[in-house]
Amino acid sequence: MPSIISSEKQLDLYSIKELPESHAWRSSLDDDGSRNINVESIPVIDLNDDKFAIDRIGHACKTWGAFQIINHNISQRLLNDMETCGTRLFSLPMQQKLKAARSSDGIAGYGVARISSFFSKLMWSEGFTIFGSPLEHARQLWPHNYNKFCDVIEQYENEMEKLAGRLMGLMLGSLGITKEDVKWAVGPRSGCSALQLNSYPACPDPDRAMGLAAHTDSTIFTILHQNNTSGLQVFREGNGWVTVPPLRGALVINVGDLLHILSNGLYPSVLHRAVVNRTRHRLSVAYLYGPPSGVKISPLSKLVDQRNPPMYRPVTWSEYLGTKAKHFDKALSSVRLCAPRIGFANSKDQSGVQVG
Ligand SMILES: C=C1C[C@]23C[C@@]1(O)CC[C@H]2[C@@]12CCC[C@@](C)(C(=O)O1)[C@H]2[C@@H]3C(=O)O
Ligand SMILES: O=C(O)CCC(=O)C(=O)O
Ligand SMILES: [Fe+2]
Repeated sequence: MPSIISSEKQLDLYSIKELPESHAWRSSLDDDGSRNINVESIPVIDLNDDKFAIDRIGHACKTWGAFQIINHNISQRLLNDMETCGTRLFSLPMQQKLKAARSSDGIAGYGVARISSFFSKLMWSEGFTIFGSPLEHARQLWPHNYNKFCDVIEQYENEMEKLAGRLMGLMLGSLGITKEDVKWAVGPRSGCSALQLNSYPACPDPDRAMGLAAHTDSTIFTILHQNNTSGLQVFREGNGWVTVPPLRGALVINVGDLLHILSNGLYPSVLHRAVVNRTRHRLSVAYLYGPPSGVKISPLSKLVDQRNPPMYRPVTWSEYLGTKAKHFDKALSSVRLCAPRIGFANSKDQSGVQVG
């Protein structure tokens, strides 16, 4: 299988003692304001009480585009098992990981972030994407011992699928929409999904490096588990980059571009990034929740009228992923039909994306 990773691009970040120029994003004198730790952070929402949660979720989606959830029914044991799988995978020797490298035309496998091609500097991270069965890649990674990995992935995906269905219901509820208004969102296997494992090794010069550059997710929403090391930051107009503190057992929900489209811009997708750390290895696992293949996503008809015309044209998830791969931060505006509403700023189009 051809690899898109040249040995020059995929350095073994664990063994590097000094930040190479290829990974230096800014001079150590630059300050982007992200060390301002006194600002409020994204809301933490308790899912124990649906009625209470709906309003809070609606408010969080409008104002932050992100929130953390607690009491979500995903066991701490499964979160730990998933973390162990990630650690096992990324601790393999580079030559072994490259056996499961993402192919040039593929989605799944080991590699640098897909958005790397839009930047002149390389990111201080490595990733592994699971789309469909992980069996083939797991066999390449652990020829004699791949079952445990596949079992945990299967359990994690099943639990995440249930949680995503529930969250989708709550998010639609907060927009005044019932699941029955969105036929594909009802019932088991109501969406399609991918799993992204991200690894951020400890970095000798974290202030000049970038773990994962600023982006929005091409999903309806993303459910993110981070280990106990901070690094995720969301961008908020007026506050700048705000760190999302890891809370044991909590999961982070990020609004993606497809919910932005479905909600006709009422729930804007959140610009986020990951920064790195001098002493600690960071791991995150993103459940990327999207619609079933073939389903066209467009602004929900109940949210559209003469005063609020549809702002986006219909797209399937795979069409949108193709658009994102080509236009990156301009993807959302490339499917836009009309100018944003007055007072509605799409910060993603100016993006704040930092090119090295
Ligand atoms: C379904 C997908 C979303 C994603 C591209 C992908 O095909 C699989 C990896 C996803 C990911 C994870 C890290 C950040 C991101 C921008 C990237 O480079 O790969 C996202 C992509 C996305 O949301 O557009
Ligand atoms: O590692 C993180 O916290 C962010 C990961 C992320 O944004 C992604 O996988 O899309
Ligand atoms: Fe993301």
